[in-house]
Amino acid sequence: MTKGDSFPYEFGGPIGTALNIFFLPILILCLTQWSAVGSVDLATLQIPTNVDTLAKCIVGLVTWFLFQVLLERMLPCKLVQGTPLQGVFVWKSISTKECLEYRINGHLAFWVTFLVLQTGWIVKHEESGTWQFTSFPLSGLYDVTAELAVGTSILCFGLSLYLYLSSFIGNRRLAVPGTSGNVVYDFWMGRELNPRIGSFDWKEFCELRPGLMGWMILNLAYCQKQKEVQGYVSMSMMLLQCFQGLYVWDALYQEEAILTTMDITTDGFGYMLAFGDLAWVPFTYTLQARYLVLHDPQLSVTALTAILALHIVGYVTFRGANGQKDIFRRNPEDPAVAHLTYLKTKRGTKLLTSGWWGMARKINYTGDWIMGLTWCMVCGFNSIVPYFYAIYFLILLIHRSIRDDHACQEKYGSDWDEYKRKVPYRFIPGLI
Ligand SMILES: NC(=O)C1=CN([C@@H]2O[C@H](COP(=O)(O)OP(=O)(O)OC[C@H]3O[C@@H](n4cnc5c(N)ncnc54)[C@H](OP(=O)(O)O)[C@@H]3O)[C@@H](O)[C@H]2O)C=CC1
Ligand SMILES: CC(C)=CCC[C@@H](C)[C@H]1CC=C2C3=C(CC[C@@]21C)[C@@]1(C)CC[C@H](O)C(C)(C)[C@@H]1CC3
Repeated sequence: MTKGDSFPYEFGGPIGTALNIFFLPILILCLTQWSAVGSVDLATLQIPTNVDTLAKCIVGLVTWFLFQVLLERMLPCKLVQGTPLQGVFVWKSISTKECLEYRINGHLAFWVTFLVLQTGWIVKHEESGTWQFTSFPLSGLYDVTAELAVGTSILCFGLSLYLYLSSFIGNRRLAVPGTSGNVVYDFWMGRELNPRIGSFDWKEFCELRPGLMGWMILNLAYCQKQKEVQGYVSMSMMLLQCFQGLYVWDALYQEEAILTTMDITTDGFGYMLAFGDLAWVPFTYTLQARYLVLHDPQLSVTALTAILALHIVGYVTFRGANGQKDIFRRNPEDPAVAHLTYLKTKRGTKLLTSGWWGMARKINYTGDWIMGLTWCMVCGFNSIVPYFYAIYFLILLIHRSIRDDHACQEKYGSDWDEYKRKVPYRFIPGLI
């Protein structure tokens, strides 16, 4: 951007982002209630008013967050360099090719969390008077989901405020999209690129741990609840647990791959990502499991097999494409990618033009969306509510692909035009 150009606002600019900040928490509240009843009904919307329950939920949420921080700090880790940083400094508008170091132990944290959930806590058995391990009564989370969602939204607002204000202290590296000068817009986009306390990286931590694992825990809670209410766990619920469990596990197993995503390299850490990671993901990505607690679509084995097959297509595409880029960017001579063709850009980086990335420029998004669609399909076709994810995710991915296309056009100039000539399709080879 040159002096005199107006700021390239996204998300509807200051007004659009103000509306998002206000309405997204309300939308979460609506969705948690609609998914329980299985229909869209504004009239029955209830705002949690029990302050005592809300306070207990906030204490529980903070404990959960701190438990994940403890795991991140204490568990053995691999130290990995991120990509060369973009962004600008507060006091000098130059960007150096510095890289940050990340503590990679998310996969271990995942299994430790799972083990702790299974083992539970030690409680005194009332009749025998002995101390025994008792697993956590997760199903209770079903009844307080609305309070948890409100509590999380309050905490996210507080965290974003802290991140916004602290970005003015000292010589911080700012994310270009969050430096418009408009308070509301920058609060949403995030001013600082990689806010840290010592080696603790807020953005990388929040993107992968409390929210993603919180999603898994809410899913397990809803599964337990279904067993209590219906007396059995439905085939749809089992398949959904496997699909989404795999997605969460995959993200943590491939933790290093997150370092090359737009969120880490380009966007600041503000309300959009703090709320997105910590509130939006656990409370809206669990809508299908919440719906299934009281609704069993009783899909036939043929239908479930077809959904499973479609899910495999989605997963292979998503993992194949993301993995191929990750390996190639780390070591282009790796035997797994050495045969692939690429375009060498004037910037020095290489863009793959064959393999998964030769089929379509955002084939990884296509695979991800197909998976998301199968999560909705296991809920049958009686209600639109579980399909919220497929609709929202389609909008998010189209918008995200446009943002990334603009960013790459800026970064690569004529090389990007050449790349687009070589790989003309965006999502579906031969079609769009
Ligand atoms: N479940 C969810 O809610 C969400 C999931 N996702 C998923 O996250 C994953 C990562 O997404 P995201 O970070 O948006 O995008 P990408 O992983 O597609 O990363 C985009 C960047 O990759 C580089 N790149 C683009 N084309 C090529 C190429 N041909 N060869 C090599 N490098 C290339 C460019 O960066 P450069 O060249 O500068 O390195 C570009 O900016 C996706 O699978 C997406 O589906 C994303 C959002 C939400
Ligand atoms: C409505 C709103 C505030 C949206 C904000 C968007 C965020 C919810 C998403 C932006 C990018 C994300 C990614 C994942 C989760 C959703 C958010 C935070 C991700 C961690 C999911 C797991 C994947 O394997 C992933 C690691 C590739 C992915 C990265 C991007």
